[in-house]
Amino acid sequence: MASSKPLSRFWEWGRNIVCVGRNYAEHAKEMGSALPAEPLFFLKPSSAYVREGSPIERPYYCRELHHEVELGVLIGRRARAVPQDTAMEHVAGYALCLDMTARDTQKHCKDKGLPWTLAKGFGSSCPVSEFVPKEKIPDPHKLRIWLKVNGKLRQEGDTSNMIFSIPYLISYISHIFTLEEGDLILTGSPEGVGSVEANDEIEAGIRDVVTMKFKVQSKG
Ligand SMILES: CC(=O)CC(=O)C(=O)O
Ligand SMILES: [Mg+2]
Repeated sequence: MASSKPLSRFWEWGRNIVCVGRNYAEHAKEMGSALPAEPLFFLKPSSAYVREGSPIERPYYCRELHHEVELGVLIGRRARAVPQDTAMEHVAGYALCLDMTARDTQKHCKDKGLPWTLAKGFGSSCPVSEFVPKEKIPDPHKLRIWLKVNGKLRQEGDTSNMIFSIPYLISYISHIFTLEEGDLILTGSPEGVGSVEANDEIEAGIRDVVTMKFKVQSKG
């Protein structure tokens, strides 16, 4: 197990952000997407991280900025082609994360067969909560995650509804590229995604574990 010192250093700086898409059937349905036979995933740059106290900035080209609340899994020990049954040994802990998405841009990219980088990888597209050590969460597949905008509940989901479990995701990704200490996996959004506007306040939490708040700002 990694010591907590280098881990907090990586958490502060942020490393690779690996995002899983369509991992909840109801969210795939609301997006009009088919269920994946294997995990679908994409990357955000480490500069997408934003911590509480700093705003979420809407990119200048985006007219429809969406929230997606997701459980984040922080890797504590390098994982290269690991089997499912030992995959959880590579987890240091968890965080609540937002996969902020320029939905109009994503639609354009999907229509044109272009990558999703503009839609998903802009600066401040990955707000994160405090780090939660894994000892505080005995079963990450039994968590209620929720999100409110200006006090109104928009998303509430249960991690038991993930299509691909956390060990499956770690094993699958680690057979494609090595997961390093400090990498973060966003495990996909439950249903209820929707738009936010400048000056909106997003509050989100993992029930009984952690909450976080962010303000939305317009960049352009
Ligand atoms: C449709 C999406 O944007 C995929 C995604 O990010 C998800 O969480 O699902
Ligand atoms: Mg997402």
